[in-house]
Amino acid sequence: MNQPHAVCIPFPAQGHINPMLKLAKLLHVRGFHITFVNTEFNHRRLLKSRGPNALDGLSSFSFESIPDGLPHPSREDATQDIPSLCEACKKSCLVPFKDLVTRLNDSSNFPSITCIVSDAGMSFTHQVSEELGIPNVGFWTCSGGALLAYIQYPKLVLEGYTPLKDESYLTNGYLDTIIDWIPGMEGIRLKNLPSFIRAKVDEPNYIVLKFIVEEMDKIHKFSALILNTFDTLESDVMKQIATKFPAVSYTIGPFHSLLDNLTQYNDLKSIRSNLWKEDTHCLEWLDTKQLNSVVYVNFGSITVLSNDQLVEFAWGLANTKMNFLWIVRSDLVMGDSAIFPHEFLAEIKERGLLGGWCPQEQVLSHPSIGGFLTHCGWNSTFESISYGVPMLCWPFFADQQTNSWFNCNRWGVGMEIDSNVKREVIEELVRELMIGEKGKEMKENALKWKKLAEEAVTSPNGSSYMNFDKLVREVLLPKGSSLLPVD
Ligand SMILES: O=c1ccn([C@@H]2O[C@H](COP(=O)(O)OP(=O)(O)O[C@H]3O[C@H](CO)[C@@H](O)[C@H](O)[C@H]3O)[C@@H](O)[C@H]2O)c(=O)[nH]1
Repeated sequence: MNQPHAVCIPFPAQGHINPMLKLAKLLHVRGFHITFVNTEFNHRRLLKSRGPNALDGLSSFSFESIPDGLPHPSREDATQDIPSLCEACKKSCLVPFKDLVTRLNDSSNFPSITCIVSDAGMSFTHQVSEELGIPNVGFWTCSGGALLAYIQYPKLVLEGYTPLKDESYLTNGYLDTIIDWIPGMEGIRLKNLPSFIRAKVDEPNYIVLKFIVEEMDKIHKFSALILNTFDTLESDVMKQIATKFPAVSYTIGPFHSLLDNLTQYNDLKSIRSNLWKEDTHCLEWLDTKQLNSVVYVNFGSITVLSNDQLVEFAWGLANTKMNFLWIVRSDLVMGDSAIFPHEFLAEIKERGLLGGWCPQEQVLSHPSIGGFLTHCGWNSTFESISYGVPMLCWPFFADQQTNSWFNCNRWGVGMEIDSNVKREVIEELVRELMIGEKGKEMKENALKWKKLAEEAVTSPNGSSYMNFDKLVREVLLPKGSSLLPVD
C-alpha cells in the first residue's frame, strides 16, 4: 500500500481537537489515510456526546486513544485542569504514543506511517519522530500573533518581566508597560500578552508558563509549522515569524472554509469532535429571529466564571432588552452549576435562549446573529472573523488577551470588556455592538475580513488554497505517493 498515512495528535482539549480534526479531514480529502489520536478520557467523552458508533464507518479514517496519565476525574463532562494536563502529557504520553505508532507501522492492515502531524504543544512526538525516522509537522492552534508573543517568553523570563514578584504587580500599573521590542506588535502592553505573563511562582499558571517556555524551545524541530490563519489577516506578524524559524510556516486557514470548498468533504461531515452533546434546537430558534438581531454569547470550553460574574453578565444582557443566545456549559461556573436568579429567567423568557453546547459555526453563520460576546479563544475569534461577526471581547486566559488586542487594535472588529465585569458596562457595550456607530463600523470591518478569508481559500490563487497544496506536495507527501486532485 503506498497511500500516505498521517497520524494526527492534538493537545487533549476541545480548542485543539476541533481544528486538528479539520486539518485531518483536509488531508483525507487529498488522499491520506488518517489515524487520529485522542486521549482515552476524550475518546470516551466523544463517544458519549456523539453516540457509540460516531467514530466508525469511514474507510481510511480511524480513531485511536492513549492514556493521559491523569487520575480518573470526578466528573466526565468537564474540561480537565490545564496545568495538570500539560505536566501529564509531557510525562505520560511518549511511551503509549510510540507503542501505537510502532504497532500501526507493523500492521499489514494500514499503510506505513509517512508523517506525524502533532500539536505544537505535544513535543514528546519529536522523540518518536527521531527514533522511528518519521517526519513530524507541527500544528500551532493559536494565531500567528500569539505565536510571535509566545516566542518572546524566554526573553521575558530572562529579563525578569515574568514570573511576577508578588500580587502588587497585578494592580500597580506594571502590566500597562509597553513592550516596544516586538516588531509586528507595536503598541502592545504586558497585559495584552498571553496571560501566563501574570503568573507567580506559587500558582498553577506558573506550571503552564514553564511548559510554554520549554515547548517554544523545541518548536524549531518540526519540519514545518501549520497555522489556521490567512496571510492578509496577519501579514506583518507572519513576516516576523518567518525570520524566527528555519522551518517554513504554512498559513492555510480558515480550515472550515477550505473544507467547505471541497466537494469530497461531504463524506466526512458526520465526523465531529464536540465533547459536549450539541443542542441544535437553537438553530430553529434563530430561524424565528430577524436579521442581525441576536447577540451570541459563548465562552468556549475552558473559561470558568464565578456565580457573581454569571449574574452580572445575565443582568447586563437582560437589561439591553435584546435577543440573545447564551451557551452555558455544564462546567462554566467554578465548582458548581450555574444559578440564575428567577427574576432574570422570567424577564428573558421571550427573547433569551440558554443552551448547554451548540454547533458554533452554524450559529455564527446564521443571518440572525449580529454580534458575539466571546472569551476570544482563537477558534472562536477566527470563526467570528470569517463569518463577518463583530465581537465583544472578555478574554479569560492564555492567548485570549492577545487575540482581543488584535481584534480591538488591528482588525477593528472588537471592543474589550474589563475583566471585572459589571452589568451596566455589559448593557452599554452590547447596545453599542448591536446598534451603535462603533458597532456598525466593526460590522463593516468584519465583513471586509470575511471577504478576504473567502478569497484566501478560493482556487486557484487564494493564499491558503495554494499554501495547503504546497504543504502537501513539499512537506507531507513522500516521494512517489499518489495524490488525489482537489476540486
Ligand atoms: O457551544 C460551543 C462552544 C464551542 N464550540 C467550538 O469549540 C471550539 C472552542 O475553541 P476556542 O474558541 O479556541 O476556545 P477554547 O476552547 O477556550 O480553546 C483553547 O484552545 C484555543 C486554541 O489553542 C486557544 O486559543 C484558547 O485560548 C484555549 O482556551 C471552537 O471550535 C467552537 O466552534 C462549539 O462548537 N460549541
